[in-house]
Amino acid sequence: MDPPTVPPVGTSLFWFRRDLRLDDNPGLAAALSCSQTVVGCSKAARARRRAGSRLLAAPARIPVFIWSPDEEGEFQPGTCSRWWLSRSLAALSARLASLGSRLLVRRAKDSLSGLADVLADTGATTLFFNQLYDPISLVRDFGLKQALGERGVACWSYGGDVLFEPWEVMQDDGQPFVTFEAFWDRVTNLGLEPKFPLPPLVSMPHVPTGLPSLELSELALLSPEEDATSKSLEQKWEPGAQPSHRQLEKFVQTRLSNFCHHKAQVDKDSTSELSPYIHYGEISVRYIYYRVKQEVLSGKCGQQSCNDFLRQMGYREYSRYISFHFPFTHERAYLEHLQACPWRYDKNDFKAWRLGLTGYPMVDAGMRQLWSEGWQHNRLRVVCASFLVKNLLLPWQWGLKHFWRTLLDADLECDALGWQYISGCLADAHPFGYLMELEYESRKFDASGRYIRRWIPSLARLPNKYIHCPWEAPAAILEDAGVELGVTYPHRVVKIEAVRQRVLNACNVIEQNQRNMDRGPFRPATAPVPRPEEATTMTEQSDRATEDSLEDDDGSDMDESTSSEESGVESFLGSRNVPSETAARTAASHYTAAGHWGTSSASQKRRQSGGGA
Ligand SMILES: Cc1cc2nc3c(=O)[nH]c(=O)nc-3n(C[C@H](O)[C@H](O)[C@H](O)COP(=O)(O)OP(=O)(O)OC[C@H]3O[C@@H](n4cnc5c(N)ncnc54)[C@H](O)[C@@H]3O)c2cc1C
Repeated sequence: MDPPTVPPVGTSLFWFRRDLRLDDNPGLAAALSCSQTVVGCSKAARARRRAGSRLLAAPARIPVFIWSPDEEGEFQPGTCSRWWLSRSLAALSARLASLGSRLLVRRAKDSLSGLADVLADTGATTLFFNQLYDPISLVRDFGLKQALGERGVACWSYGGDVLFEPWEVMQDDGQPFVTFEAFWDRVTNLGLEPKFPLPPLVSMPHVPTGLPSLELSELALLSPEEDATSKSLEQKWEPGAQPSHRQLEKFVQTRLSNFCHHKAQVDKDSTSELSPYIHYGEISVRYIYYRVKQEVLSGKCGQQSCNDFLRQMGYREYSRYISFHFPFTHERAYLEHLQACPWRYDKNDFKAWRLGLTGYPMVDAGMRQLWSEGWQHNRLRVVCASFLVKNLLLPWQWGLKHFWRTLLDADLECDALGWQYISGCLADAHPFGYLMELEYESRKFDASGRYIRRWIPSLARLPNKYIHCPWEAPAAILEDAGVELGVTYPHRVVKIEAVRQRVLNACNVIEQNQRNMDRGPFRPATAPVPRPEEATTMTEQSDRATEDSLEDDDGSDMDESTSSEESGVESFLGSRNVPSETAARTAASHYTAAGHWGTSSASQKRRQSGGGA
């Protein structure tokens, strides 16, 4: 992807978000590479520059981080995620200092007011940042670009979070793909490689010392109690860009070549464990892509393992894609008829699941690890999520929220994709009636019972034959193992016969709702917007986006938001304050419209030739 050519600018800010790295950071690189000559611009910008010149002797490049959790609405990061962020910011700040720069840190009600303060303090006239694709960020960034544009601040955003932008991989008819296979097939046959990573930075411009900034400790990312109880995370994890590269190397050297055989094993270190690093952007996905490919080219890793690993990365890519084109999937089923599911809303069962007290060892071990370490292997996420949705018939949104609050790598797009798949809500998911064989999964992926023994010590003395199903163990064996069901380990919250009946009933209700309707998706994708002929000013772009939003809002189904499913979730989890789907679609169409805000030359050519991706 060719970055847009930025006209010469005076003092500029680079806004760090989920891209806490200096290497292969396109937005940062653009901020550093554009010339510092001051050119003619609006009256407001000239006034801003004059104010800044009182503070700064020369135009500067200022890295800034704004902590404004309130604007994330109900998706404020949980304790483990904030623990990671606090350590990652410390690492970033130290790295910037070692290269001659300084991270300006602010706390604010929202990003706009935080940035406005820094802009006022520095007289900066330009803001650079990398794009995010979850609906909350889409709406915020769109509003922010408009508001700052009106104040004469130019905003430039770049694609630094994905291999290809979501609007670059489209079907021939211009609509987004709705199955992973078709999406990934197109990505791998685009005839284009992702852009090669940018070279590492060796120095950064000086940031004047007089500019006010909070100490990282003053941000209070964690309360003292949270900080104290998160100490154990330090034993396993080391956040930061440099550790992320070490982790990648460790994976490439020791696990990658066997990835195709071992990736689903939960009782050993089988996967990369890179997800928290990737979530906070400490390592670039393009760098990972090329590093893994290099192993194949050098003959150190087979093609199958490489393909399998990149496919996992492809799921992450797809999560951004789905979130961008269908910006409601963190809340509602993609296949609309699934919204008719007669959920049970049983808080006691939800509690048993959260605490790892369901009586199913694999599920309980997984949930205890999640609570303790903020981490689970993908297979365990699948097993635990499936148990909540199918066995307990509890709404998947409850599970999504719990994962969001507890995971170290909590990532709204990946979380939503995972839960939509498990719940049969996607076009290529198993149908809702599909039930996972829990005992079979447990024996297959934790054959020795090592994982269960680690997380449920009270079952440790059970022989392998019964560790996956203690309810089948004869009384004498339970006694020998010191297990007293209902006392040292719970009875099953629900038996499999009851589960089958529940799921069957639910399928009947869902099917009735589906009758006489074509198969989904029933919501339109992001409307394709013609690319403007040439780059436009900030205000012109805002105007166009507003018009687009009116066209986009067909007034049909966008606002019919209250299903039985949602009202149940709301009553349990409190009111929603996430942006509306319409607002997210407007913001998304703005990206597709704004050709020079990250649209690649390749996709431009494709669009000009009238073809799909
Ligand atoms: C219900 C559910 C919820 C999930 N929630 C999250 C979440 O909040 N954050 C998160 O990062 N992942 C989530 N995942 C995806 C996946 O479980 C994790 O990314 C993976 O377990 C991380 O381990 P790893 O880094 O060792 O993965 P590896 O297998 O080494 O894969 C490498 C990278 O590919 C990406 N990836 C792998 N599998 C998936 C997948 N199924 N979906 C999307 N991306 C994937 C991740 O960035 C991962 O770091 C969820 C999956 C499910 C089923």
